[in-house]
Amino acid sequence: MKHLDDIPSTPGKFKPYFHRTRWQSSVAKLAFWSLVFVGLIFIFFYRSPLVSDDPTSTSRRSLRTYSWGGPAWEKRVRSSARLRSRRGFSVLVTGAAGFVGTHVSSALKRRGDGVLGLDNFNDYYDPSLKRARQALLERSGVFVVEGDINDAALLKKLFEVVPFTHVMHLAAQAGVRYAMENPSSYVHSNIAGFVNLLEVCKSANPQPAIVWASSSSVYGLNTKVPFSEKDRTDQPASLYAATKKAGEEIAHTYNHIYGLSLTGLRFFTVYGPWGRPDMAYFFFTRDILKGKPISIFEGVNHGTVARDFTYIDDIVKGCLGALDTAEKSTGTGGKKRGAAQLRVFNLGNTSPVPVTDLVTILERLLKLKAKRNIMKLPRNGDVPFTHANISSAQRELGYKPTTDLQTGLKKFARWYLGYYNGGKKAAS
Ligand SMILES: O=C(O)[C@H]1O[C@H](OP(=O)(O)OP(=O)(O)OC[C@H]2O[C@@H](n3ccc(=O)[nH]c3=O)[C@H](O)[C@@H]2O)[C@H](O)[C@@H](O)[C@@H]1O
Repeated sequence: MKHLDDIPSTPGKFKPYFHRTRWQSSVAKLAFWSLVFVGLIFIFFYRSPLVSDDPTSTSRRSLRTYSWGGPAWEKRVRSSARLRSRRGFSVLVTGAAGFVGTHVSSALKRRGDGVLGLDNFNDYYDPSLKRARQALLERSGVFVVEGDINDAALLKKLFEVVPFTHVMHLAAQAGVRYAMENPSSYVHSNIAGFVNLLEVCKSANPQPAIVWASSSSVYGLNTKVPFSEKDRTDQPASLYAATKKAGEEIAHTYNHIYGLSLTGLRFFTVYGPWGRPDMAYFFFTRDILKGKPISIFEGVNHGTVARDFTYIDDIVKGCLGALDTAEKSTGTGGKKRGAAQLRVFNLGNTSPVPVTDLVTILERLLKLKAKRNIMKLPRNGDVPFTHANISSAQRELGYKPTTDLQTGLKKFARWYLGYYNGGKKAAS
């Protein structure tokens, strides 16, 4: 019963002598527990939210380090942003590997503008789709820098290398419903990131003119249709909408203090080839092809839920129209020299379509019956309908949408079936 001797006779008191082997075993134990302790600390930090595998983690996104800089990198940046026509622009497109970003970047490049893309390739949805879009852009001569709009050093560097005449700011945390799952990602991209970008733009010499993506969701609980830019936008129904509305107010401030030329575009449910897999038309297509049921929302008293779905090519024309009519910013050295342009436009299709009709069109195109699961519109930020009044964009940007939902979805379905190998390789 030797081991009983090791226990202090009085709690808290230790025997004043050590047996040699006992002392050695204590050192070994100490070393062992120190190792365990250090190991736990390592595991804790390694697995902590800062570097977690949780796809919803914004901290991980913001702390991801991107490699940029160096003469070869600067050469690529300069060459991508070089204009091919004398009257062209040099445009920094943020969110270039995104849905709208890819289409706008290639349209600008096609007409001879210099385009440099920026994207953080986050994993809000399948990053391989973003990589495929990037490959498409690279083939047409657009370099997409991998980085975050919150990275001030990177943005400053880009403006040092290229005196951009315009910024097409499309990088954002999109999606109405996801805002309940990961609210901080909206603040990170749509507010902090936007402010960071504006800070760099205000100090750039020359200051660029900025066109950026707002959203139809700013109309929130507004019931007056069609939605006009003059209508109230102080009742957002989701945090996503609130961050876009905040963006519009932030734009006002930077225009007012620093003379930045700012144009906000309120996009209405943009769809089309290379679209976003988190949007209903996209995952409905995937699920219909897989034979999986889809949830179709309905309003109060079986009311129709409808959207003013707008085809990507029409949106691209609106974006180019906004860039073409954007006046120069008026500040220098971070100081305003005169009044600058501040605009906001609806870019919609002007003909809302019920979601049930969207599904019927998809059924016809895919030659498959959807397993429809009708359910009440959840209280997750969705609004029952959207409908754009576009007279202002028509007048000032020459914006005129020409694609109806049937035609646009046909183009989308053709792309989807081709891209996902006839639907065999389903979108995730
Ligand atoms: O126009 C906009 O401002 C917004 O358009 C879309 O938002 P949303 O119109 O809600 O587009 P979807 O998420 O694709 O939903 C389309 C329609 O399908 C409905 N829906 C959605 C999901 C679902 O499972 N079932 C369903 O019936 C929605 O209620 C909505 O009426 C985008 O996701 C936003 O990023 C964008 O800013």
